[in-house]
Parts: sequence; C-alpha cells; structure tokens
Amino acid sequence: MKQQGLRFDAPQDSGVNAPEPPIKLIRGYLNEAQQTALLEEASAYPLSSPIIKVYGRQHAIPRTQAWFGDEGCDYLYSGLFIHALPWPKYARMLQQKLKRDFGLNANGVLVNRYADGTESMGWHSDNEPEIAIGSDIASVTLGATRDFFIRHKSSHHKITISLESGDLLLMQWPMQKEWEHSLPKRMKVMEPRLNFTFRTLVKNFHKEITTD
Ligand SMILES: O=C(O)CCC(=O)C(=O)O
Ligand SMILES: [Fe+2]
Repeated sequence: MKQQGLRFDAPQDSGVNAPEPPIKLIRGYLNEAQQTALLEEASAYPLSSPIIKVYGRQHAIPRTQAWFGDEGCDYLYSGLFIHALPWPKYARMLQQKLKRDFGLNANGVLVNRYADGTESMGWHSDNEPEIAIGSDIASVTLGATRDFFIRHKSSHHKITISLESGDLLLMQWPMQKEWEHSLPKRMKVMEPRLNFTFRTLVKNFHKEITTD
C-alpha cells in the first residue's frame, strides 16, 4: 500500500469537491428465481483457495474462487495463471442478460465465495493487462449482505456500499485506473456470500503461455 507523507482522509460520502467513482448500482437486478438458480448452480462450482504470494509470503486466499470464460480467455490473476473453465448454464445466461441490458461484452467471470464474514478481499484494482481497455466490470452479489469499499487512489476519499443479494454494481471505465476496492471482514456475518465479476479480456492474451 502507498503511504505518501501527509495524508488527509476525506470524511465518508461527503465533501464538496469529493471525487465520484464511475459506478452504477442497480438494486434487485436479479429476481428471487434467478438468484436461487445461480446459487444452486454455484454449489457445484469447482471453487478453490489458491496459494498466492503477497509481499514475498505465500498464503491461501481468504475465500474460494473459480474462473469461467470463453476459449482463449485465461487470466493471470494475483500472480496465478488460471485457465478458463467452460461457462455454466446460469452464469452464461447472466452474461447474456448483462449484454442485452448494458451492452457489456464480458467473456469471462470470476466467482468469489466468502463462507462468512471472516473471509474477505484486500484493496486492489481489477487492472490486469489482459483486461480490455475501455471495458466495464459488472459485479453481481448473491447471499449475505456485505459492505464494499471504494477508495480514490490519490485523494483516499472512501465510499461504502452495502451490497445485497441480487444487486448489480457496474464499475465503469476508468474506475480501475483511479479507484481501488475491497471487501472488508465483517465478523457478525455468519452467512455465505457469492460474487460474480464479469470481465472483458483480450482474447488469447496468454497464447504464448498456454501453447507451451
Ligand atoms: O466480492 C466482491 O464484491 C469483490 C470482488 C472483487 O473485487 C474481485 O473479484 O476482483
Ligand atoms: Fe476486484
């Protein structure tokens, strides 16, 4: 994390000149039936906790995840090379719904499962080089309500959004350049939460690696 001498933390959600993140929040984007279908499908996803290196130390990520996508849409994520698994039926239907509703051309989805409030995701931007320039990222939440933090990289202005089951958060270009986000621990949360982030990758970006 960057610490640059003097630091002023802007008060949350306030300030006349506070920067605004390029996001759209659509509450209840998925109805009950759509949520249930996806949750049931996800119970069979091959989720795992890969071991990653952070600041030179190896540890398993504090959640489980899976990456699905089109052929040639492999992802180098947190230093891990992940081959795209074929789209499951309902994840694919959601990808098509996002295309119909918002023109989103996502060709992959990262699914994260947080078993309870002890599981989390640290500050980061979804700015890997294989993410197509100018593309938006769509984040869909299922299950437990969790806080989601967004922080401006230069001013450190921070926003908290409470994401509920069925909500859609559109993170629009150039959000990942100027803002970071995280999912903090919430010890009182006992229920699992699933998150689907639909991403647009440059196809065959990792061709060299995959054909070795
Ligand atoms: O679980 C969330 O809401 C955030 C997931 C996320 O930031 C990511 O997958 O990159
Ligand atoms: Fe992210």
